[in-house]
Amino acid sequence: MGPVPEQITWALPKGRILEQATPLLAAAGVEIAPALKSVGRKLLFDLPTGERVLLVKPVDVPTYVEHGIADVGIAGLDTLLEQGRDLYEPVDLGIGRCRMAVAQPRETAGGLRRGMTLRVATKYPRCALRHYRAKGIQPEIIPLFGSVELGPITGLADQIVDLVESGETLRQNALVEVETIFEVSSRLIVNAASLRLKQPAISRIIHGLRTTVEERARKVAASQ
Ligand SMILES: Nc1ncnc2c1ncn2[C@@H]1O[C@H](COP(=O)(O)OP(=O)(O)OP(=O)(O)O)[C@@H](O)[C@H]1O
Ligand SMILES: O=P(O)(O)OC[C@H]1O[C@H](OP(=O)(O)OP(=O)(O)O)[C@H](O)[C@@H]1O
Repeated sequence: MGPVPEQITWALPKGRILEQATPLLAAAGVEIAPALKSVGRKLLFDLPTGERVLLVKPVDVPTYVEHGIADVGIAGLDTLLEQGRDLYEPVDLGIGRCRMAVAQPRETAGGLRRGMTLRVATKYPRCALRHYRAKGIQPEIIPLFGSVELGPITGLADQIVDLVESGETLRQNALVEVETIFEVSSRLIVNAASLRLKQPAISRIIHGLRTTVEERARKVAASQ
């Protein structure tokens, strides 16, 4: 009998991260572009090289990996810090770069309502609470699922805690960034049991992606 096959299942985030991850994965030997082209609305498919791919909402990637449905996945540090799951994060992929920041309306940048509870709209209640509590502030968190920038414009909230990349969304909605909380990039995440049980295959993935990311960083440094 030959060796037991080690099929690797990936949980990949649909959307902007997948676009940036596709060339990175290809350079590390996981070619998903042809399969993606013909996938249509299918959410699960096998690659010719044997790996299985699950396409999920970015926020759901850690769930699939923590439960061992997927062995490996790609998730933003924002999502990982918000969810606080039991996962390995062996490679910073350097994609999906943005920052978690506090912002508020331009006209209140000088000061907020004194003596009132600070109202904070966010998709990241845990990250936001940690940030304010560390400063001794106990805010009212108003959870939203998107278009968070509308919060202060409409009077729903005084501040927001959200991702900022170019700053364009803030600018177009008359908000200013008042504090950066942490820098965000996407990480390779690995299920704890898979790391032991499928060690050779997972090591190859980690090594392949590390090498690719390091090469990219060297090229960027050389071109500057
Ligand atoms: N403007 C941005 N620039 C760079 N990276 C971003 C930006 N916004 C989000 N990200 C990163 O991409 C990940 C996924 O964000 P995205 O907005 O695509 O997800 P989403 O809003 O949950 O998607 P959808 O609701 O459309 O399924 C985030 O967790 C974050 O790490
Ligand atoms: O600084 P910028 O380059 O403008 O990028 C920041 C915006 O990108 C993300 O929103 P997304 O496009 O994912 O929409 P969402 O609000 O529905 O999550 C984020 O929530 C900000 O709104």
